[in-house]
Amino acid sequence: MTSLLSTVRRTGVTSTVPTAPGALPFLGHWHRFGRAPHRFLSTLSAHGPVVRIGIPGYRTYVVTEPELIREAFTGLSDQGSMIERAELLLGAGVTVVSGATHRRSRRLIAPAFAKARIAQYATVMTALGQARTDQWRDGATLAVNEEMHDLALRTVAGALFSGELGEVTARRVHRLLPEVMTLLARRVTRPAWLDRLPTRGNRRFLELVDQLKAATADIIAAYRADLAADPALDHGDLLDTLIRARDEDGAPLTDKHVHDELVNFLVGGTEAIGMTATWLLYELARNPEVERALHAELDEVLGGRPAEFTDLARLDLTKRLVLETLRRYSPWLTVRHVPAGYELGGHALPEGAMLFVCPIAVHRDPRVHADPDRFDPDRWLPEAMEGMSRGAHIPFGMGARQCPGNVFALTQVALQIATLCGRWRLRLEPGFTARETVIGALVHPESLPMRVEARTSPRRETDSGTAK
Ligand code: HEM
Repeated sequence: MTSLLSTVRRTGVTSTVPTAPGALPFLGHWHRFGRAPHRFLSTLSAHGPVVRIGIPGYRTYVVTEPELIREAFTGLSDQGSMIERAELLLGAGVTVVSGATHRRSRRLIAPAFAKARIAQYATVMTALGQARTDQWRDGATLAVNEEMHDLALRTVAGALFSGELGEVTARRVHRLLPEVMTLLARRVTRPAWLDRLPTRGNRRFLELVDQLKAATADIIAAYRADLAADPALDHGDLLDTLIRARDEDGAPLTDKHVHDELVNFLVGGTEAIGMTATWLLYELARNPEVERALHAELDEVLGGRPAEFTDLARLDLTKRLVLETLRRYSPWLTVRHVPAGYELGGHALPEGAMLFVCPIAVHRDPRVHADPDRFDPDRWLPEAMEGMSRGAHIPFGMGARQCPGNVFALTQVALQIATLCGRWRLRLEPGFTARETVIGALVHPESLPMRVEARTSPRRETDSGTAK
């Protein structure tokens, strides 16, 4: 049995990092971490602000206390070996690179997420949210997790590439991405030597990566040709911004770099947006008072029409609902690499170790958020947030690696939820409770069947005499 306390030396003093109980010889905590990592990581704050856990092949510490989380996120920026193992798919994209190369990549992609650009992507978000509301039928039962995943993928792909060729590319990517992401999640959390075996899963992964490259190659070539023919032509999408990006010396991104960043956005964005919308609809159905308040806001602001970018300023409750959903159902893991001589909370941590922060564990910790199981958007009213540590709400991480797609994601979920809920109400079967399961970096419901019911908004009734 691993000893309960692992001792580390601090300059001059000796301080101890507690080790989580229940480690097994050789396996460490893998038997608990591998099965339900967010549940295991949620138990750790009881053992201290920094806790050591045993994962074969890695030296791992978990930070559980918001102020130390803030300190770790703002002081450290590299992610280390776990993410480097995703390089086959993510290439030299912003998620994988480190140090000065990472800072350069962040500068190059920043214009793609500027406010004016988000306002342009919002037209795609609104249009696809509206198209989805048109497809739904009163009384139908939907697999809401699949619906929201599909909508998210189409929307992120639609914001990346526009036009006819964009649609073809989005369809190709749409076919490939779910499988490639499932295989990726499996690869990075198992021992590295398994990646090199000629198994069916490994071969399939490489095939899918090649197909993704082929899908983006055609569209990148077409955009370059457009830009050469007419430098003023603006497709108004993310790909256009990447093609135009220039570094300090005026050099553009290579085709490979553009491809890598596109894949990073698709992988980083799609699943998380889809899951946020999924869980939001689930929580609305379980909290009728919150749902009523949302309907009142939507009827007042939208009166039955789809939500547009300029409506966001008045969709205050909708935005708070997104924040509250991101508290309850955020990603379960962010990672930082420990450099030489690093100290945190009075502990000297060994160089090369991995520092885990589990956002969902922090968000569900009663020491951090009172009554954490209550779904309460009022937590995000300005007066309720006074004095809250910045490390207490970290669905997008923080510091140099903070998610660059955060405003994009908040905009998309708010606009599409407002559009869907303006017109439809989703009902759970009586007594149904979603069972959480971890896939990749997120917590998914094992299944989420919900029944669609048409709503009647007061203004629609007045305008047309009948409800749609
Ligand atoms: C609800 C939706 C989303 C959530 C919860 C989310 C969450 C996160 C988190 C936790 C990180 C790691 C941050 C850290 O380590 O400090 C991250 C990084 C990243 N996200 Fe997101 N994300 C979302 C949407 C998006 C979207 C829409 C895009 C792009 C279109 C995107 C692109 C990325 C990229 C490229 C990174 C890597 C950044 C870096 O390493 O510098 N994400 N995201």
